[in-house]
Amino acid sequence: MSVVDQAFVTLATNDIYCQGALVLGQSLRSHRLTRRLVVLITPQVSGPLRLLLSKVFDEVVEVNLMDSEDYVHLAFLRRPELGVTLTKLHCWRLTHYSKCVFLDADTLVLANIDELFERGEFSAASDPGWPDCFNSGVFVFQPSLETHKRMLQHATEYGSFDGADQGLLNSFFSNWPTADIRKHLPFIYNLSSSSAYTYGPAFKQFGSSAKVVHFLGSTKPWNYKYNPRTGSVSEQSVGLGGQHQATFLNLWWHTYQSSVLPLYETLRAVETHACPGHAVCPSGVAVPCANPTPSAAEPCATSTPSAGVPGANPAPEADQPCPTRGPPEPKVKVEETPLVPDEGHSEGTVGCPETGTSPGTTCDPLSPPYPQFADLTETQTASQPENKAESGPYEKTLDASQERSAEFTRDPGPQDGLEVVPKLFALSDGVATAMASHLLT
Ligand SMILES: O=c1ccn([C@@H]2O[C@H](COP(=O)(O)OP(=O)(O)O[C@H]3O[C@H](CO)[C@@H](O)[C@H](O)[C@H]3O)[C@@H](O)[C@H]2O)c(=O)[nH]1
Ligand SMILES: [Mn+2]
Repeated sequence: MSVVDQAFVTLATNDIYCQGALVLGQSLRSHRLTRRLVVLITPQVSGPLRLLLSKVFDEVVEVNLMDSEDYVHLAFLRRPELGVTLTKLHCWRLTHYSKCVFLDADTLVLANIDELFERGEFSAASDPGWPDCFNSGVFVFQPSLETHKRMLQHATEYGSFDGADQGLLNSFFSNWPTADIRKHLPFIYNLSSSSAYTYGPAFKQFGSSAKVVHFLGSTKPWNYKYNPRTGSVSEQSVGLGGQHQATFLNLWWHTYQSSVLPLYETLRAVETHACPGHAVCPSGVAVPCANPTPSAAEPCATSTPSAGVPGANPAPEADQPCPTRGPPEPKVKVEETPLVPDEGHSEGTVGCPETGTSPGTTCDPLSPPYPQFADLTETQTASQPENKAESGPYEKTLDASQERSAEFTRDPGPQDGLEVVPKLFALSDGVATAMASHLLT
């Protein structure tokens, strides 16, 4: 039974967190998904990642904090790290859904969790660090523009005691600790992956019932080294987390390897088909620029794999034009209120209004080149993951004429949990390549 007015929602503001969102999406799909899948993204997310997201998520919704007049008045926007967490609040604008469950992109679903939709707003589990506060990585909410507006007002007046969304939401829903026990989700719906270490006996007793594991904290699954041959993250990198944490990390990586990497392969196949023998299809990347609709004359120097990055196909010359053929971009929505799909668009994916030529025509140096998986193919499963492509050709949901928002803004500085990201990018200029580099050979 499919419920179309309810959704699971996540957020990814950059290509790294997209890897987490893809794993989360596939983990939801593999446990009898009955609700819609929505991912909120910001303009920083690259074209290829949007395409991949559109294969897993029913809706890829672009939100842009800087586009809204409401936000420019928020005093705390001067604190860049809060931009990301404000983005999470956009989920209240998904008013075409009557109820949603938000899940952080660093969560992994281990079982069907449809019963969460029986809970009311605002339901969440205790934060393991301070149980009188809830953790904002998993919560049940009811989209409402009114609530969204009140939240922003609250933010303007009181700020956030932790400088992020969790502090803000806890002070907004301040009666959560005492008002209604039914709004306290059991810990099994937001099991901190490190709790196994901090309270071993409880984990032993209840851990097998866990339904959602949350890799909260500064080190995310994609920061670990994983060996596809042994199917485990390296013991060294797990460190104090112990065996239970390693089990969850292995599961995350297994999902990544079996259900996300093959999506890259299908993308490569599409690209090859789209430009047979085309010299400027570097390893299959045809949409590497920050601007998704570059003109043929625009240089694309930084958008192609850099020299020295190994690739199956040769990288084009630096001054070659961006390829004009290739997979179109997924349609995304950019206007601010409310986040309702346009009529007449293909199922599940909302349309993007024509906004004219974006001034952001420079190529994004962080745009991933096509991932290099030459050394991984042995370990990948041959079967394709269950994904949205099965319900129809995904080209239907894409629109080559899609333009980005005129205001092209970079993500705020790295969050604590992203400290290693610059290092990843230093290894190569592609996220997937960076991910591949975490696979031990
Ligand atoms: O650069 C970023 C950072 C975060 N996110 C999204 O925001 C979520 C929260 O960030 P995360 O790194 O997962 O934070 P946690 O380590 O889980 O830390 C805690 O504190 C955060 C800030 O209050 C809350 O958002 C989390 O739910 C809470 O678990 C992520 O999962 C993503 O969905 C991005 O898309 N890009
Ligand atoms: Mn999290």
